Amino acid sequence: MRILVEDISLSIQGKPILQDVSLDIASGQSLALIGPNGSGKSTLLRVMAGHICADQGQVTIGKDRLCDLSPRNLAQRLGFVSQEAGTTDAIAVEDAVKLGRTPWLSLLSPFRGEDSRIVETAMSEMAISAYGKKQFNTLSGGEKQRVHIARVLAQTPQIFLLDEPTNHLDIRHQIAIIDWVIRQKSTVAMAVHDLNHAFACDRVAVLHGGKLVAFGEPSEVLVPDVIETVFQVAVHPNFAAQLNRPVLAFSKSAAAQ
Ligand SMILES: Nc1ncnc2c1ncn2[C@@H]1O[C@H](COP(=O)(O)OP(=O)(O)OP(=O)(O)O)[C@@H](O)[C@H]1O
Repeated sequence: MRILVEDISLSIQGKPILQDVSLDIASGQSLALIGPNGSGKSTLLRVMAGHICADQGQVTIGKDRLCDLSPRNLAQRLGFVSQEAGTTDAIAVEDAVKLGRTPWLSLLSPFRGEDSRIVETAMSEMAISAYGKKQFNTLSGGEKQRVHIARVLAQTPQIFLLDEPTNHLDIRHQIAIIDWVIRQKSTVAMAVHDLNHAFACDRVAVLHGGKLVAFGEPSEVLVPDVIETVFQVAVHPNFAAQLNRPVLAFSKSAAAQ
């Protein structure tokens, strides 16, 4: 499902946070959203998820404007893993993942075998099947992160919005998430800090001071000129034959020394 972001602007307490941001993510494409701390990545994802309203502009999901969709309808189409996702409630892991099915359930359509199968698949995909009976609040940060992603997988949306999904994860699980993004047939937009992970996506968008300063294929955007200007570091690309793409290393910018 396509997600179209048109001319989004948002100020908070008089401070511009997003300024005229437009993005077009085709159905089935993946987008990496990168930018320095405070550049507006989480805010943009929250606007795209309908969690906060922009002052100007609109977001269209498929053929419908976000603001025309009911919360239930929106949750059937779009799943969001936010950075602050969390609960201190005593809840078993499998029950937390089952919550992902909520938008599809009703009195006439209770939790069925098919829902159980979807929940099991989501837990298996995030390698948390062994923790099903454990209490969520006893898990490590990385395990909790995988439960949040499994809950959104169980939601079976056509659009996934993920705010730093590799946060807290060890390198094996980071690679597993990136591999999952590559295999997705759904549309994915994810904020990432590891610029090497951004190479896995079809498109990369760069936010700087709330403005979109670059948008295109990874090979066009993840280049020293762009990254050095935006992040104020020196970039050293090395071609990794095994990955068939550059791997970026970084050092302090000469200008900052
Ligand atoms: N509720 C709020 N009230 C005031 N300022 C806010 C609020 N939410 C976000 N901001 C400000 O908006 C700017 C963008 O924040 P945002 O969290 O979107 O950035 P980010 O690119 O996701 O940052 P990070 O990489 O550190 O996660 C920051 O300056 C932040 O302080």
